[in-house]
Amino acid sequence: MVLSATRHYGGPRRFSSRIPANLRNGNDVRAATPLLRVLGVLWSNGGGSVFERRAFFCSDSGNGSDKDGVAAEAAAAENSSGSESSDGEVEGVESNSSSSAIVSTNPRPEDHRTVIALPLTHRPLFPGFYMPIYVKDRKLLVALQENFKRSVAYAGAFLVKDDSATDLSVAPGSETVKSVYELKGEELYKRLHEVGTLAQISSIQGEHVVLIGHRRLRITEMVDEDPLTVKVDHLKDQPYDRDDDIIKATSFEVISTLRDVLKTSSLWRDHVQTYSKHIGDFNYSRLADFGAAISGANKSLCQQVLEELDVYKRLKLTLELVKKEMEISKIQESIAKAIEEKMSGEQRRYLLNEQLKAIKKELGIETDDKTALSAKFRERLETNRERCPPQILQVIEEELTKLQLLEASSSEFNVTRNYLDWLTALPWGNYSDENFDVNHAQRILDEDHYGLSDVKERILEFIAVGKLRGISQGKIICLSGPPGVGKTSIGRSIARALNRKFYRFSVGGLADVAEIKGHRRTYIGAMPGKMVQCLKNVGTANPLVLIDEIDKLGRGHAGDPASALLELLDPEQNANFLDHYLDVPIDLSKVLFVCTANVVEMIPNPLLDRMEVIALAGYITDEKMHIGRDYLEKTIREACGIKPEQVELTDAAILSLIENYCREAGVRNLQKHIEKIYRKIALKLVREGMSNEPSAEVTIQDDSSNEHKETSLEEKRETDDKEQADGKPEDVKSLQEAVEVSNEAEVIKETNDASVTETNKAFEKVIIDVSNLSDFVGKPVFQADRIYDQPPVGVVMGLAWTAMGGSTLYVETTLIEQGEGKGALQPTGQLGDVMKESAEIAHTVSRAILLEKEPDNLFFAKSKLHLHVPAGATPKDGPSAGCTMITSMLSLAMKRPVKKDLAMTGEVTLTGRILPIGGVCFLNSVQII
Ligand SMILES: Nc1ncnc2c1ncn2[C@@H]1O[C@H](COP(=O)(O)OP(=O)(O)OP(=O)(O)O)[C@@H](O)[C@H]1O
Repeated sequence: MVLSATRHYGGPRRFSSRIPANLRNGNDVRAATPLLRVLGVLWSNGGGSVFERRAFFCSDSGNGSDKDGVAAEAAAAENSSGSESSDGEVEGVESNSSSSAIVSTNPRPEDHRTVIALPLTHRPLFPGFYMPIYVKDRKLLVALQENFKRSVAYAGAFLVKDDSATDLSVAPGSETVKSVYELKGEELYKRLHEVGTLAQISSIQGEHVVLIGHRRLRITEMVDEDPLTVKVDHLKDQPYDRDDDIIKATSFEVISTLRDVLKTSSLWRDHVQTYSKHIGDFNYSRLADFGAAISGANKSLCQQVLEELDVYKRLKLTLELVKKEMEISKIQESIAKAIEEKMSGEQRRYLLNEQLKAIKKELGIETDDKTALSAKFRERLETNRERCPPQILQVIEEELTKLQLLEASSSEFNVTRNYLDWLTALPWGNYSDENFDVNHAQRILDEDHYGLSDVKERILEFIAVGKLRGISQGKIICLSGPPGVGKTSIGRSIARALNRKFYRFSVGGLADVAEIKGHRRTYIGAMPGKMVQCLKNVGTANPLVLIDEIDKLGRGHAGDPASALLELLDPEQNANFLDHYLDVPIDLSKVLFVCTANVVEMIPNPLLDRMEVIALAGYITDEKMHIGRDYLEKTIREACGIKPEQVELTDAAILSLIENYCREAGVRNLQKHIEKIYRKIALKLVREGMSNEPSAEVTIQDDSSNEHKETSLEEKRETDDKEQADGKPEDVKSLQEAVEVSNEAEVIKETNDASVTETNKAFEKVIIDVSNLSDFVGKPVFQADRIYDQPPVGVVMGLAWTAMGGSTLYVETTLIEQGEGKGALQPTGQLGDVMKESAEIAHTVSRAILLEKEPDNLFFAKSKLHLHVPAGATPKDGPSAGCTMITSMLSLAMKRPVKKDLAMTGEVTLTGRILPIGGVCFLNSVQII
């Protein structure tokens, strides 16, 4: 015997999906009860290989006109009337006003004492349900067909018990485990549950047989083995009281649970809704069967319900099953909800990601969107595509293609992206329009700097050549001089005059060639050199580049920075300057290079060779006065936000600053001191809260300068009187203020308290004079160099060069002792070797000169001399003190003092010739005596 039944755990399916066509329209078989005729439960096929079974409730079409197939036969066989019997079997005949064909069967027990036993493997058949089965066993099928042909055919449907020796899932023929489908006769008989269902054979199509459950049966004995035929008892439900409250309550609970399931599971909705409508038409026994049949409980639990003849107990069992179903459907709901939430979370994330991408694309920072990146680079390129050299365009195109092929997360991608970023950001062929107007340039240079005529002249020459040629050529100008003489600032002015962009970088201490020529792209964090950075920064290909402190270039641990600079600066080479990072030639020939250095001698020779050195020697006091007054003070005052009428820095104060505070070649220190003064004034004005309107002219005093204050007040009175006498309109307010000021000043005079004066609100215009200069900048740093008003014999003033510019110093010679053969010299004053030699030479030359001038004077031959250069703590060296020493010795020997306003410098040869000294003055012979 080969029977199979499978069930889909997912519960009941809609009626129409897989049941035979003749059942699908709902007219084929009419349910026997008012309730069940409108419900259907389908147990779908889980893929059974041999036998397939479905169970469902009978359904009423409403008009009953279809009488074809099994339905017609069933209709013909049914009893035409009936009512719900207390045993709950399917026997009622529904009389419906709108329905004339009503299906009903009510097999009499005595007609069906012996039935063919149909083994069901997956679920028992409940009274009132359809169940399609699939019969593979030929003999059984033939027997059923014969019965079916003769009259309304019935059989007994019994569930097969589980047994470890057999496996329902194993197909016939399996050798290891015996399949239930191979069971026959006695063997099968033993495996059947005793209680089953009397099943009407509704239709047979091929191997498909549809059963309708009618009433419970119990097997009593086996009659035939093949096909298995058994004797049965027809079972009835135990009698019960329909009005029993507990039964009622239990059944209501079953119904309400079914309704809850309905709320959570849409699959149940149709069935339970229909069921609820007909709730009054059925008995409790049927409700229990219905609940069990549609639940997803396993077959043994369903079999328990089937075997239970006590209706109350059966209802309780069913309640358990539907409650469980309820729990399952709740779990199902929560699972569905969780998945839905997850889905919606993912959807949200996806949406946000897309938005983020769009925003990044808009801002041009999209990293993985290669197309956006390429578009950005192309857009940059588009602006000066015509001016860009073809070989650069080609490299850019190649790199763009490469970028498309690379994985966005790869390191190579980032290298290429950065490279393209630099390549496309450079101002290829983009030159600023140069201004060749010489007058304009002259005006700007004069505006920014006082003096420096050499430098200005050279710049104007450069512009003139550019004007005649039509293009300016890159040149290297080197401005050399002490600190603070305006080398850097003049570079800035030149750029302004020429209308070129200005870029400054200092090479002081630079030891890495990569700073100039860039790193190779393969290194992590590789960067192009300073020159490429400069071009990107300024955005034009012809800027003015100021290379500061070129004399302080480092030695270099990897490569020689001087040689790298050479390639950068040399006009012969820099038309094709190759940066390691960029790896494409850049034309720097249009760049104007200006270098600055403090000491020209320290500039590497090959570099110096290519430069045009312009020396800025430093400023004399007069120049410094001009610079201080007209340039520095003005800019500093503006920078401090102070108005000219609020402050007066007298010439004497500036002079004092230059002479006693800032002895230097340049003006940087002077600038710092003026800044210091103005900062103090600013603070004072803010403290007094009168930074805007001037009211009276008063100087700031300390104890020692009361006298000056008196004078100022006197002057104030005088001026006011004078103004009145001149017939000027009388300014009452200022007069009043003047009176107030004078009163207050007198009080101050009495108390002699400077602090009171400072906090006085009426004080506005601040005058800085020599007398109060120390209040702002402290005590003077330098004292007067003049030790002698009139130098005695043997003392001469010399000129010295220092890193800060120049200074004066005395050379003194005295006689130690006299006598025959003494002619010796003892030099002191921290003199270096060169200076000691100079002293020796000076001694010899002096002797020779004296011999020539006064042959009788044997001073040098008989005297032991001591030569000293004061400020002995300061080391001194250099040959240029030679002439000063000679003069000093001759003055002593000839007993003639030197002019007091004379100072000198210059190297002397052994024969008495004075060598020229760099750029100061020439003394052609010793004419000083
Ligand atoms: N002739 C001048 N006229 C007006 N201002 C000047 C003049 N010379 C120098 N200055 C001012 O002096 C200040 C210092 O100048 P700058 O920094 O250019 O000196 P530098 O020679 O480059 O010094 P360093 O060698 O230390 O770099 C600047 O504010 C500059 O404006």
